Amino acid sequence: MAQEQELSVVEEAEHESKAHDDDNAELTRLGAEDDEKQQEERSGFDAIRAAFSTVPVPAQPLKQGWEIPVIDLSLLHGSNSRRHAVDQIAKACQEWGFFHVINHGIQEKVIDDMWLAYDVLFRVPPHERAKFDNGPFLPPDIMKILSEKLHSMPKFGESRDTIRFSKLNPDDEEAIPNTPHGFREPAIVFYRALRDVGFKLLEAISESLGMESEYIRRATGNNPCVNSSIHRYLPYHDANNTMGLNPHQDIDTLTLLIQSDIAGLQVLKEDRWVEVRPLPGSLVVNVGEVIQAFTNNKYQSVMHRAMLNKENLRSSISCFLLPTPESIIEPLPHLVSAENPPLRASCTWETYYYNHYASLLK
Ligand SMILES: O=C(O)CCC(=O)C(=O)O
Ligand SMILES: [Fe+2]
Repeated sequence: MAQEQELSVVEEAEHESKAHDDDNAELTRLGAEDDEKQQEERSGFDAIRAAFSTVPVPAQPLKQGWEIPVIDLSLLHGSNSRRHAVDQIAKACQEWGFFHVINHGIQEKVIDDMWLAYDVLFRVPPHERAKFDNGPFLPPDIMKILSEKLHSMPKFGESRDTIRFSKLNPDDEEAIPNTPHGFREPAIVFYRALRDVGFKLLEAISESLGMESEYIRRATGNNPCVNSSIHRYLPYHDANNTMGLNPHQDIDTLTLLIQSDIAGLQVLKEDRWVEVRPLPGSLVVNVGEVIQAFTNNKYQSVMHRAMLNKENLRSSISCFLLPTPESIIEPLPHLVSAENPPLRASCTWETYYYNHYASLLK
């Protein structure tokens, strides 16, 4: 059934791409321009990622036998078990900044359909894909400075193919592209489901901080929009020494990630890299800088990276929950004191976001 569905979607995409043959010359030219622009935007983003790697990164071998915690999300639904789950989440946020979530309630089919839709999307001609990909996360002036600086920066290997969405609102159905045909439906269902799990986690995290469960959602403007990165890491002969995604911390509120069954994601713990083993059916969740700022560093936005695999393509879909631009990013009053002063000045998310990237370009 899944295969049939894939075939019909692929046929649709092929049919659509054949329909373009008539205007071939013009489209090829436009496609090449789109492609070039996209490449420039992508390598721009990669340059930013590379700037992260100027943070000293330990070169020690992988730490064996350590695993990020696994949280059973169904425990949040029981009145007796909720407190226990909230405590587990608090411990995971404090000690790892990363955890698996199981029994999250998202049906397997919702995730399978999204993978299929992205399989198709990665195969459509560049001009179609350019329409879909609504660009980098960067503020426009940062993008401009970056493309100027890029010329003097080293070139990075093409080890990864990434599609990005920014400010995707799964409730604004018409705004979600439907090219290739059939993309919109699974995307709406998938991103709503992921966002809702994210919201449940934000509620639990708020409670773990002694606040009412709505606290973080309200403080981030109840933002319905998410950003998303869909990565395909290509197999590479020298995989052990090549990164698909440089070490970085996520700047958002909370990240939810689905990875294929090939390992590659690693997180930093006590100066050692620890592999996040694929756990079938799990979501990988990590604390973003916004929660780190709200908690005055009690909860950590932890450095992570993605390695390549020698034989296999690895894929991941990240969904980033974000504050609205006017949300104030500052520590909770009860988490600061004379002994524990605020670690950063309070500002809006818009300013935080801008300064974050601007500082990397200095
Ligand atoms: O591909 C992965 O496992 C990690 C992706 C990631 O960290 C990101 O997109 O920010
Ligand atoms: Fe990340």
